[in-house]
Amino acid sequence: MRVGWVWCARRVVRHNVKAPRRLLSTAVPQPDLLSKSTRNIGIIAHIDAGKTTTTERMLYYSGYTRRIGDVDEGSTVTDFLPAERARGITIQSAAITFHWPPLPPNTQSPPQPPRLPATFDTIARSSIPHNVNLIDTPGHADFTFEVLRSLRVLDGAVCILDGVAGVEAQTEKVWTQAGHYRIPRIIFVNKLDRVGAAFSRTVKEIGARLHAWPAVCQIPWWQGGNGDFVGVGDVVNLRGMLWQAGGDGSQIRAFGLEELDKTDKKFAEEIRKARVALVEILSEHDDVMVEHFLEQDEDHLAIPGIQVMQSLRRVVLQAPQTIIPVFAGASFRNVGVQPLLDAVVDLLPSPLERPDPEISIANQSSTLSALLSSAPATKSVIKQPKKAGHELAVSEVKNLTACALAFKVVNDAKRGVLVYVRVYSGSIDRGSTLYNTNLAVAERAPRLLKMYANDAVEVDSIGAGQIGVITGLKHARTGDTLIVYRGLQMKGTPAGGLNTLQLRPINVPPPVFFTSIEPNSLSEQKHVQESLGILLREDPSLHLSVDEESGQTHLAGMGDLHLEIARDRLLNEFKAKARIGKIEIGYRETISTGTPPYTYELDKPIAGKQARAVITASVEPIDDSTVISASQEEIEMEGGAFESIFKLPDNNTLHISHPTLSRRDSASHKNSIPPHLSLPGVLHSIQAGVSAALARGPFNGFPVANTSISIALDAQTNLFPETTPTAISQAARAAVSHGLRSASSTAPSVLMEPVMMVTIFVHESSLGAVVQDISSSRGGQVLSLDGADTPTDGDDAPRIDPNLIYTPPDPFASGTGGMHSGLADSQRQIVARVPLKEMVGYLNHLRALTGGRGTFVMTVDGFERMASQRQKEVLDALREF
Ligand SMILES: Nc1nc2c(ncn2[C@@H]2O[C@H](COP(=O)(O)OP(=O)(O)OP(=O)(O)O)[C@@H](O)[C@H]2O)c(=O)[nH]1
Repeated sequence: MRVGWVWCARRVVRHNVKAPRRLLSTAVPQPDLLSKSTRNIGIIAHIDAGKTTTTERMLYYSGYTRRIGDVDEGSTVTDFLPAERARGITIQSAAITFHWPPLPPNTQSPPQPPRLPATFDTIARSSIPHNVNLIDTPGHADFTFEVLRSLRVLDGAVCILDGVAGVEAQTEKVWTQAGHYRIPRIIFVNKLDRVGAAFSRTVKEIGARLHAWPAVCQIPWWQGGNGDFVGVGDVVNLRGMLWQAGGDGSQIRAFGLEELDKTDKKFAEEIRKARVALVEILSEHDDVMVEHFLEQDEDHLAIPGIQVMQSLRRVVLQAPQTIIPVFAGASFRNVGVQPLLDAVVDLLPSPLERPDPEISIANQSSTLSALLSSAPATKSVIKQPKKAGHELAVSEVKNLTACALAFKVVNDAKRGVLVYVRVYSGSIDRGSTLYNTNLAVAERAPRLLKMYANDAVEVDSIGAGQIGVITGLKHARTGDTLIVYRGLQMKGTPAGGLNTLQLRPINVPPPVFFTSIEPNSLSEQKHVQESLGILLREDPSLHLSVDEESGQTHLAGMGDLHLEIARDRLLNEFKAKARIGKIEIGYRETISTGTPPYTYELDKPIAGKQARAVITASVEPIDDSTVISASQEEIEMEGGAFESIFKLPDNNTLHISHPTLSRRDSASHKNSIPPHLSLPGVLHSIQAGVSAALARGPFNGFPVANTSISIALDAQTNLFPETTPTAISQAARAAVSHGLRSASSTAPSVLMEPVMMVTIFVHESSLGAVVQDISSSRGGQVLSLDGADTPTDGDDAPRIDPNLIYTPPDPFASGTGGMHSGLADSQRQIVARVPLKEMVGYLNHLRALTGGRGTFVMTVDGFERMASQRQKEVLDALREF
């Protein structure tokens, strides 16, 4: 008997539905209804696990595309940058909206939010069309920052594993990061069609390396038990699902267990075994499942599928998440994607089910709801002596009508700069004035769009819980918080501390590679600068500095591939005509002695006008442990004097004492500061000048690190009617550069090199060779040598014995899923600190040492002073170019 699969039939016809524009709503949505039926999800994984391939199938089955894009042919929808298509990898995460299950073909445009039942006790969520906002994230380690940025706006994630490679290093890293954001996750084991695919081994690795209990919801269906991969066993609904071979994946046949008993008894038995294991693991973490189990006289198979699905949903939403539902498939062969989409809707949370977003406001941390309900449960994040009050004027909160995070900026050839936002409260309407709390500027939102990869539809508003795009913004950058404040004028500032409101701020890691960029001619300079400006708005992990002496612009980034892509885009996409240097390691230099205060007096024409400013500065080395938590803070010193402290990159700090001027009381500045200047403006100019001086140290021209700069600002004697912001900056730069030079000539400066925290995964048999290579040839320091089952991401991660995890047999692996089969037991993890210089090109070397099996991930652990012999070697090598 052929068992029909109701939704399958709908999906089969879905790809005939016309263009996605019809799917879009321009009606004002009912926020709660829309939020309930929305899923903001991301796809995370190791490079090449099949994220883009899976996404393409999702778009196809949801009716968004008429043909399936192919990564290898460069015809995918989501990897739409030329650099991405050329390399077959995802660089920028693309945000796309689609509906799942698809809207019926005759849906009138615009569709209304669906009528949702009061409970889902009798029907599955996936039987009602949902609005899925999908964020595709990059897998390469150089783009980790991009992943982090995406994670902040996700409500749930699908983690794709390569069924041959198993759990890979980058998966583990992104998994842990997603865990820090408490993002509920499900797993899709992909590529099960490939020779060497091992579902069982991969499931055991999930337990051992991702420190969560895998709940096997599907088992692979190998034809005849050990032939081709043809479908899956659905453990929740107790059926086999067979995909038509060679088709587009829309033809699926479902077989009940009784029918399977006749045709493939072993497979039917394995589905039963898997169901027992699933109910057992759920019962351990969900009391309601225990009740169902008892109601059904302890018959694991008698529990209805819908109750199993609901139990899975409850455990997925538990924080921390200790149970991970696991699904199976081969996207490239079009097998398994539709049930995965059902799982996204059935198991992952809506925006309304997520924890309240974290915010910081006036240097205090809180949550958005706490702020909106005017009862901020704040806790101080800064431990300073007597802090000038930034008390939040709660009464102003009622004027806050929307709060959103710009999580991605993209320069689109046709539509200009697109700013992707996630709205957290209220709604952004077309024409709203947005206040950017990171840049302290207001700008209007002229157009709002919903994105369908490289297709877009205009909408009137973007409501809470939704993801959308604003075009026409001139300033907003990736990571900026945008608020709508009732009554705000374009030149105004929101009152009551709201101008400091920031959603989930993240730290940008220090760049460790750099390259020089020089326009081919003077006439090219403007275009090169503008193009770099866009790159920086898109990607805050790129840094730009100008070397005043050589006139060269330096572009710094997180890795060599990161800079290589930036370079390609500059030359090919923006058509910038510039010479781009070699990609080099970004060393730092630091002073080893302090200097007394030095006064620089600037008195010369600037841009044809006489300008004057006086700055007194001293410099002093600081050690790594001196960390200031605030990026900018004003402190009231003993005796009522004021000091502003700025935390600058590379562990530098700037202290500006301005004894008589408080930033809170600008009215009293009238008599001390020339009327065309303001204290915030003067402080900003000093900071800009100091940063320019620190960008190029006196020793070898590298940026200066671990240095404290002190400046005494006496408004009466330092500022004049002819003082301009540029004059202040130039004077500050000259005073600090002098200080650095004199410190460096008194006691020699020292070079600092980036040191990486490297985690290497190898088979036990290669452990010795890899450890020997790291500690002897590369000068690394091995910190730990653990078995793979030792949790690395905190004490609350459970230690899981792979022997207790249920897995179906792997037909091609020895031991076929037995307790000690596969890689999980013999994987070893090496954690070491290694200078970045020694890690350049390491992957190839590791592959050679491990027969191609070893993988590694690394993050910057800090900059370390170099011993004199090593410093000499590095400097000699640098001079050779
Ligand atoms: N045999 C087989 N190959 C697959 C499958 N899924 C993906 N691939 C191939 O694996 C390679 C990588 O796939 P992608 O979809 O680009 O992987 P990705 O995870 O998006 O990679 P990045 O964007 O670089 O992070 C491509 O050559 C795909 O054709 C599968 O199910 N079976």
